[in-house]
Amino acid sequence: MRKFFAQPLEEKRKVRKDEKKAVGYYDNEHTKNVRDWKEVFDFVADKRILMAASHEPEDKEVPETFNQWPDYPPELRESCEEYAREVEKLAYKLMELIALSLGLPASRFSSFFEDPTRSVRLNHYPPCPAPHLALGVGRHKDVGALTILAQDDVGGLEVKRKSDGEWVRIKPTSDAYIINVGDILQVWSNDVYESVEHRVTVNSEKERFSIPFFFSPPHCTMVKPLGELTNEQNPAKYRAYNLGKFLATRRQSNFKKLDVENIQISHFKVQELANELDGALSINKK
Ligand SMILES: O=C(O)CCC(=O)C(=O)O
Ligand SMILES: [Fe+2]
Repeated sequence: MRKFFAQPLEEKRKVRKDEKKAVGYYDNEHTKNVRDWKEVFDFVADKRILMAASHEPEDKEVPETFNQWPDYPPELRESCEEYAREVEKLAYKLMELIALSLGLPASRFSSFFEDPTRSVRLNHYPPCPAPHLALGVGRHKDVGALTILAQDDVGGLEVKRKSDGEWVRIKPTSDAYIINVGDILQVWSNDVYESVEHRVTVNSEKERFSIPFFFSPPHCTMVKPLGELTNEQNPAKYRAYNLGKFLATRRQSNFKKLDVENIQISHFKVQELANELDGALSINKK
């Protein structure tokens, strides 16, 4: 990983990802329309990548793309593939434990993960001359079900504490992973689990590396609260949404700066809809 990122930009750009090629090298990502101080290399643990071509509901096209492996270092592909195979086992185990913690059978989530989306990102955050003016990754929540994150000993990841909105530093612990709950698990569990907001700060001296493994159901999944966790007293807090279309909408903002906030699961919250409707009705009444 270090060897790959240490190469000149022209070399890395030979495996560049763009609006057609879903994975590869990328050094111009935006989080919430602000450019991140990082470069990344993305790959998936599958032979092919299926992604909705666009966010348009009528567009049923799901083109295939493939991993792009660099020539150098030659061992990168093998190491990445082996890493993904091993971490995946942990992801399945964690989903079983989460199901049990919700009072459900351990296998409750297995049908969602028969053909999962497993994508891995190699993150490189170079030292930044003005660390107070930039973020390695702007504040965001992960969109998948679970993220299993490996980080080196430099530090920089911060999580937003809900009680007071303060950013709390996650100290690196050697040989330990950080597990992030993602948006999908928040919706499935009807808010029992909450997707955590996080960001990455940078520093002026040390570069930092991290490797998140993102675990999600396939793109065609309709994400909605599990029936067993909702009833009349505790109704579903979200409307169902199509994962592929959600991600395609989000992806638009990765490549360009948009004027609008990008799509969030809160847009599917039933309560928000009710509030919006209330607002609209009261405006009409005036
Ligand atoms: O580098 C990190 O610690 C976290 C990166 C991250 O949040 C992401 O890539 O989604
Ligand atoms: Fe993240």
